[in-house]
Amino acid sequence: MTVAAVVTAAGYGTRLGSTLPKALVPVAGEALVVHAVRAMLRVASTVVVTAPPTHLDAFREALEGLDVSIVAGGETRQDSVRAGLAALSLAPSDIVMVHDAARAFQPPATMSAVAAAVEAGADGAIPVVPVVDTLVSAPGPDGALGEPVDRGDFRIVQTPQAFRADVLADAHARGGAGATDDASLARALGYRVVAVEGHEWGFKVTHAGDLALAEHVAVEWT
Ligand SMILES: Nc1ccn([C@@H]2O[C@H](COP(=O)(O)OP(=O)(O)OP(=O)(O)O)[C@@H](O)[C@H]2O)c(=O)n1
Ligand SMILES: C[C@](O)(CO)[C@H](O)COP(=O)(O)O
Repeated sequence: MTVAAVVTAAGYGTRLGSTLPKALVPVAGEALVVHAVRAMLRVASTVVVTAPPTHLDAFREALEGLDVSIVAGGETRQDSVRAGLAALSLAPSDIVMVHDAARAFQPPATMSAVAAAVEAGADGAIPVVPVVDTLVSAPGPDGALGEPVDRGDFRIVQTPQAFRADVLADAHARGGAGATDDASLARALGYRVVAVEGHEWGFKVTHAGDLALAEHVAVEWT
């Protein structure tokens, strides 16, 4: 089984509020993208990283010594995934994963699990975790509390998301704009995307407070 990966790292992380692009922000002494790529190289034989066009040299420096290609990402995550896919040479039946550098501490076991689900016959596979909080619908304009929603009906989506290469290429060729992840594109076209168990360490560094958790997890992570 050939497994390749695109690690998306071309976002600037506006919600994080750092002067550096988010993937270059150090956690436990190394950039987030380095943690993410090192884990991915345990599972994928070819890895392409999308970087902000303004910071290609900084990414080359950060990733020096790791066996990856670096390409300029696009305006949106979808554009970046397409740029990463264009840099890979894939057979239709190969497996390709798309992973956020911002989810730098997703354990390799989760990566292997999504790849294995595709190898077993799914068109795509993504890690999900249960919702741990009580949920309600958004309040109305008057601020009145929305209806309670059964949290058991929902899951939180993580990465890496794995696909047969022809499926992901088709999803990005024909999929609409606005999807926040690759699975939504594939599913909208009728492909069978399955859910596998994600991991709490697969959380996304989005806001500044997430960095404290990342520092903690980085110490535990092996
Ligand atoms: N044009 C983009 C936008 C995002 N990403 C990557 O997609 C992942 C998930 O995106 P998100 O966490 O939403 O990152 P940002 O877009 O950087 O964050 P923000 O929305 O706060 O600016 C990140 O690893 C990010 O680097 C990308 O490769 N190209
Ligand atoms: C693919 C993804 O990680 C799904 O959670 C995606 O990057 C999410 O981006 P978001 O818009 O910040 O949820």
